[in-house]
Amino acid sequence: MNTTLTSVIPTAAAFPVVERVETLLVDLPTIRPHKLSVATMNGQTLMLVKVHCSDGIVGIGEGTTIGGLAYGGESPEGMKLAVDTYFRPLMVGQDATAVRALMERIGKMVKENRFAKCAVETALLDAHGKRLGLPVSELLGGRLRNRLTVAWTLASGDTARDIAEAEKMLDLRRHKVFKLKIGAKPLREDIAHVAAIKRALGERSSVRVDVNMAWSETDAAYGMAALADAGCELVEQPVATAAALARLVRRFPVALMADESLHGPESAFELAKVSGADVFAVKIEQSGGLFNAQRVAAIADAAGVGLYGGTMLEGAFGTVASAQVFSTFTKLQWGTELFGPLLLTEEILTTPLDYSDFELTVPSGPGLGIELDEERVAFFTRDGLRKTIGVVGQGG
Ligand SMILES: O=C(O)C[C@H]1C=CC(=O)O1
Ligand SMILES: [Mn+2]
Repeated sequence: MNTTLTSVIPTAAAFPVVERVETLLVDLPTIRPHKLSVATMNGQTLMLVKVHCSDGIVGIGEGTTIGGLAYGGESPEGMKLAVDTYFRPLMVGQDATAVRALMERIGKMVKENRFAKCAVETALLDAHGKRLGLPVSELLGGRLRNRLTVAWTLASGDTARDIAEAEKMLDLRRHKVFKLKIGAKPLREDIAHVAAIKRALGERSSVRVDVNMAWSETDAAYGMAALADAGCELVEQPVATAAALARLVRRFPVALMADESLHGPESAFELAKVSGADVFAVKIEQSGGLFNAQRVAAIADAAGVGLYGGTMLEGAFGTVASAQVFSTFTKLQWGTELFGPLLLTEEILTTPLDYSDFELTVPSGPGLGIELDEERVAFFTRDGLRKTIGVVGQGG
């Protein structure tokens, strides 16, 4: 037994300590296939982390990715393994109120694993906010807004279906900004798809595209000019490298946004140095946590780069953690795309999030300000109740 560790867990400790770290994989179906150039998703897997503290408080965080390992180096299963095997021993017995210090401790021993770090940091901040009776945004310096505009992604793979979906979202007053996933089909077909959707929606909507790095630089030069003509107002990560982004930016009358090129503050700084984008899509997982997402935003601001609140198609916990951070950004010129929970068929909160009038309300209760519906989650937990009663799993 590790005496150093046990010696800091006396019952009368001056501060609450982390007692237990629990992880679970929750497999949820999507409302329709979600088609990106890198993968088609029929479901999403949430890796939930619960941090149990000695004062009885439990904080919850979430890690997700897109299409298993198709989008990046971390999968939900890999995150669970990393937290169970490598994070947990570094956390148990440590002061649960010193979130930054504990994340520094983890950072010394865990080099990469930005998504897993984000999940754990979220759980620690949720717990600490609950302890202090403050929303996570207040632990991050305080919010500047309570509501965030939310874009919707049209990614059914079918133009008519996408238009019908957009019309429905407009009628419901849920979204009026649409991001179209392109890059899987031939270039001209993709341009025709975007132009048809913009024609149908007209000035009622803002139409943007995400190519998820699928184009060559030559494709992108043609594509960005054609997209600008079609009335598209933003092109997200058409090519893979920062150098290629820098060669494309401001050559066409359409804004260029970086997503996959951003892996936290250092990459944000490098990209800002070469003026590689007009806008940064800030994601808490890609950034390596909530504090790092704020650093990315600060770099963008200082460099005159616009800000957009991105998503890794997180469920409610990752989405609200993102919302808490984005609410603190000085500027958020391009809004957010925090629609992840709406892409899933199942509600996992006791009280659903408020999506109304094209915006999401940032919860204002202590911590993340949301509560997990434990019964629902037990049903969808991998190898849990659903498997016991023989329902087929969906996976990411
Ligand atoms: O931005 C991405 O690449 C990932 C994600 C965000 C919205 C969506 O539909 O996919
Ligand atoms: Mn993207």
